[in-house]
Amino acid sequence: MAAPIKFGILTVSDTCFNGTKADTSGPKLNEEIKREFPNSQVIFHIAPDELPSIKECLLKWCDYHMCDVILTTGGTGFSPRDVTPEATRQVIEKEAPGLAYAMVARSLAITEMAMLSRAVCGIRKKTIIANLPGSEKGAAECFGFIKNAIPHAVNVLADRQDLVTKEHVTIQGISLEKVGTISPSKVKLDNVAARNRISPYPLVEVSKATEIIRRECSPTLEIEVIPFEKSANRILAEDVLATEAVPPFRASMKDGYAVKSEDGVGNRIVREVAAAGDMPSEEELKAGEAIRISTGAPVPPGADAVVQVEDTSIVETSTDGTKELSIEIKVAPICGQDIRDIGSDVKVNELVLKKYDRISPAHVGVLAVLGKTEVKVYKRRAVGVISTGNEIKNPKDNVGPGQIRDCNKFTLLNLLKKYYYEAEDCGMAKDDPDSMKKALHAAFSKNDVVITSGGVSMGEFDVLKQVLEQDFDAMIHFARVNMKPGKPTTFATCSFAGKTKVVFGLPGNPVSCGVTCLLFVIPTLRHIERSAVIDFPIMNVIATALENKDNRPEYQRVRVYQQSGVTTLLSTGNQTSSRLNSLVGANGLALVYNYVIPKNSYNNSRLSYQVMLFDV
Ligand SMILES: Nc1nc2c(c(=O)[nH]1)N[C@H]1C(S)=C(S)[C@@H](COP(=O)(O)OP(=O)(O)OC[C@H]3O[C@@H](n4cnc5c(N)ncnc54)[C@H](O)[C@@H]3O)O[C@H]1N2
Ligand code: MOO
Ligand SMILES: [Mg+2]
Repeated sequence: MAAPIKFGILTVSDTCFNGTKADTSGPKLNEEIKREFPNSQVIFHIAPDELPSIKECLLKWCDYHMCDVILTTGGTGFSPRDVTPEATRQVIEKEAPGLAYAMVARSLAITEMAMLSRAVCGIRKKTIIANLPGSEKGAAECFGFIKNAIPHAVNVLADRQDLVTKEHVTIQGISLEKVGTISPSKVKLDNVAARNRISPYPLVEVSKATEIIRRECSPTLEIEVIPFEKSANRILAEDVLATEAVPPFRASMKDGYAVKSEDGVGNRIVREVAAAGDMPSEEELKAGEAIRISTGAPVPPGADAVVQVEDTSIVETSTDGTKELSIEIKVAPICGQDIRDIGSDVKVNELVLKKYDRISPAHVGVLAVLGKTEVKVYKRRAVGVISTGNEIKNPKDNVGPGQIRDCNKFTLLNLLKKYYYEAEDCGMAKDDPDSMKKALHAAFSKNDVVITSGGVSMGEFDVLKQVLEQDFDAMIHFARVNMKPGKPTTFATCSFAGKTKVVFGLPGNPVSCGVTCLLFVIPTLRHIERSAVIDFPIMNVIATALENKDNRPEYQRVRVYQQSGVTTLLSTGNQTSSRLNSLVGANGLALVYNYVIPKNSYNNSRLSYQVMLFDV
């Protein structure tokens, strides 16, 4: 889920509004936006060429929907009803003439008629509004002329200092290292007055954080051979080809009689019995004969159909009445009926299991069918989990005043288990550097990936980063992410006993810890293990607007469900980072951008949300 820009596309046209003409410019702009900014969110509206209607939509999108960019298309020309620039002017607080100029200047190179544009561009609060021409071609061209400036303009308006600095650095051609955006916190606990008051770590977007993690964590190269019956949930390190056909002989699909179809209906002499497990008969079936056969038994040579017992009747029995001598076939058999041909389930040399597949229970069954008793899988990294904090107690111990029970470790261990990773409980660390160092040392001795919770924010006792840098010479790749919950999420690597160790310093708040485990840790373990599927599925769900009063994109816990055949979602309630119950019953994380439900107004807006689906 990349750093997204929220766009509004407002088509202004009487004919599109009253339905006499299809709107093609709005969809075209949407197409262009999705190509240039694949993670963007787009909302749409069609307004008539009426100033109040245009103005109402612009105000709503700026003030309530908090769009980053609104593109209008239409109503910018000389015709008497063209009033989009007038409506825009009544909404904006500052003009942005450079954008309008860029569009006119570059359009003039295409058509002289560009001089007739009266487009207005400007800013209201944190929203950029740009009037584009009404024609599909003109709108797309003009969007193309301004698109490169949009991300920087949005970052400046949103006050994303780190991204703005980065862009300035790029524009000025200075390397980021020289600017020194990351400076480790070297403050000692005995000198609290000298601590950082502003975090020295830049705030990175979730997409950037993911990119950094993927860059730092290489997929494993190590393979091991394990017994097939223990292989469930591991990642296959080989393609598995069938060495034999399934079924290996022509097998009956019914309990009944093997016959020659050309004999049609009528009486048959019952020759012998073919039961499942019997050696295939070598004797050819003759015309007028039938062989009693059971499901799964080899069909004798010469038979080309099986007739189920229900479609037959007894004609003649042995004198004691116990044996069938002849029967009547009552329904004409069709050639091939109820026979599984050799290799009809699996052919020899067929690719049955693919490298990088996660071995499912059915896969294990297929391995058994094929007699593949050992299988190559990718080795897993050992994972350890540590809880930190002076106030944190083991749930089985007495909890004194000011203390709370550890829940993060149990959520983490079980969340990992749910997604097939067994992790080691590496105990607890106190909020002091020595205790943290000891716990990390013990965890690194046995594990490659260490997950901690707590102690990563701005508190004087939040010592994880300091200990990682000073005692383990770790590289902190990021320590603040533009997300809610999970802002202080920290990711570091270090070398320990000649091996690279990966550290996820998750925030202490229980929801922040669970959500960041889902968003960052589990996909990373899958990436390291070379799983073909790394990310959780994401789907778009339209639902009643969710409120997010924070500027950070929020991963709200929701329940996605079907209602009258339509997929929608329901919030799990209070979304505060400490309320672990917001994760209980959730099966999705809906990405919600800053949106405040208007006061004294009925929340009837419906918006489309990107929802990451999971199962806890
Ligand atoms: N000055 C600032 N303060 C805070 C900021 C900030 O940017 N500036 N960020 C806030 C955010 S956002 C979060 S999230 C938390 C993260 O804090 P830490 O990772 O440092 O975690 P702690 O301070 O140790 O604990 C936070 C909270 O969670 C409880 N906790 C911790 N571990 C567990 C556990 N294993 N089981 C249950 N509960 C746990 C702890 O008692 C605290 O209540 O920082 C904000 N502060
Ligand atoms: O980001 Mo914190 O994780 O809001 O609670
Ligand atoms: Mg803290």
